[in-house]
Amino acid sequence: MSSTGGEIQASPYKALLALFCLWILQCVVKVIYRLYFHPLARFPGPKLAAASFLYEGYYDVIKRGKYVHRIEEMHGQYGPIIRINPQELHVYDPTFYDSVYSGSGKWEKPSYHVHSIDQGVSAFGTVDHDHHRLRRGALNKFYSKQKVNALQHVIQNLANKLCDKLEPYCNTGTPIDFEGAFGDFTLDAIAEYTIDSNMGLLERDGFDGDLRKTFRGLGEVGHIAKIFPWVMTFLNSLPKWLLLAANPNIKVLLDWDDTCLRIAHHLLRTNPDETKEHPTVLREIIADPDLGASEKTPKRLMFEAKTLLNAGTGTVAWTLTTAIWYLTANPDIRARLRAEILTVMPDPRKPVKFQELEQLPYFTAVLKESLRLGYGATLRSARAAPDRALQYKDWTIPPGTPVSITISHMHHNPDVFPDPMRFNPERWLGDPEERHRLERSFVPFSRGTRNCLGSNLAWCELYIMVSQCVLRMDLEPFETTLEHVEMYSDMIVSEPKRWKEGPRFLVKSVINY
Ligand code: HEM
Repeated sequence: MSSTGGEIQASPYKALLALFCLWILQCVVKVIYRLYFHPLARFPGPKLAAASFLYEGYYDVIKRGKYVHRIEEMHGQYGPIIRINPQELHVYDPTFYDSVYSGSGKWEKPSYHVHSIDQGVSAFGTVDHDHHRLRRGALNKFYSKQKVNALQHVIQNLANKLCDKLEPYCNTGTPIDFEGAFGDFTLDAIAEYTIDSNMGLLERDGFDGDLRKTFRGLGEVGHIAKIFPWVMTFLNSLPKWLLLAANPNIKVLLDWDDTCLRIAHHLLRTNPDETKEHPTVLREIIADPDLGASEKTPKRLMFEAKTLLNAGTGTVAWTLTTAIWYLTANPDIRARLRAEILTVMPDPRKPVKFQELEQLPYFTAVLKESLRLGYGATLRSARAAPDRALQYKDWTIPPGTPVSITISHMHHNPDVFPDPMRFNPERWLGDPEERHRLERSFVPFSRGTRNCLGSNLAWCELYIMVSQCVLRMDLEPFETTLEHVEMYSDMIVSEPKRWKEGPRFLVKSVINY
């Protein structure tokens, strides 16, 4: 009797054990295939990286965003082209950048890259080349230089508002979290510009670093989801209250969902003529004859808007914070910049158009150094040519293989940028041939079909905000060092070693005109 009961009880365990053994066998077969029979098997690199995504996961999840540094070490060991995970090749060679991040031919993004950040509904998250071109086409018009020029008063008003809010802190000894302050400015700007909705962050009291935590939190989830793609689907299926209980820092993002969805529903119900005076990117999409009905659902509009808010906030805020750190740490650079800006804008209360500011060579050089060492986005983003092989030196890269070149590797390359970690605007003031040589390796906005949509807007925000800060006040770092600014980890955005405290500054004096 008891032995029969034992057999009955043992059978589910046996079934589980059999399933487990099958799973192990399947893993072993997969690893053997990846190491010896996969089209990338002949490419150099550590066997562990070729065998499993867990290798990348160890550096990015356990060691927090350090694969970017490990990849650089691996290049030192294995050469300029290496296999960095079972599916992807990485190249350390600036001369190959334009062959991968190119504007001609079809280019796709690997799904494990985009789905770690996006559900594949926005232009940014679209894997397929043709589908991306369609979605991107509807957005391009809105972020053209012409459009940014026409709407720059929006940016100017918000930059003034931020400086007006900062001035009363003069000589109070209150340290200000500038990444938080610039995050309020950039989010208000992108929201007003993109969805014509006033987030009103600059109107609330104080400045806090919520957005810093939010974006770094996104980086954490993104790294996990790259290794375990089901994590994103699982998280998206959870109710909002549970997500908030697990991570209160993402409240901002969840609020964006609600706001963007509400605006999408409203615009879909509104007569287009009513919004003519206040064009928004969602209205452009709704009115675009090339996009079918499935591209204009409230959910897709919400995702597109949310991605734009996401992409346009932390990137610019961090570049501005980087600029302010290097300017306060180098008073000579700041003094020279201030003198140059005063030649075209003697009174910051009477701002000039940013087209005049971008003609200033030293100002442009300062911003280029801020972008070179701030990156805006540090994520490694691969491209795959679905329909043709690529050739790198003697290596033929099979069609459909994701290939990446990391922006920070390009910007730190000592052959192009000697003493690369030094903030040195002078390097951009050489003869045209030298400048051209540097430009070729300067890729903060990436290049090609999937380059940054918002680069014109970003430049406009950088010129306007930095000119206002430099002309209107003297700032001093507060318990802030290079360790609060310099890239230490890749959390999709740059993360310094001491990121939790954030770079803080005191307003030492307000300059009157
Ligand atoms: C300093 C500021 C910024 C930097 C350094 C930056 C950098 C980048 C980079 C490197 C990419 C390529 C990402 C990839 O390869 O997957 C990108 C894409 C993108 N950026 Fe920016 N960005 C900045 C500001 C903005 C702003 C203000 C917007 C607002 C519209 C924006 C919107 C986007 C979008 C929508 C994409 C995806 C484009 C596509 O896949 O077609 N960015 N950005």
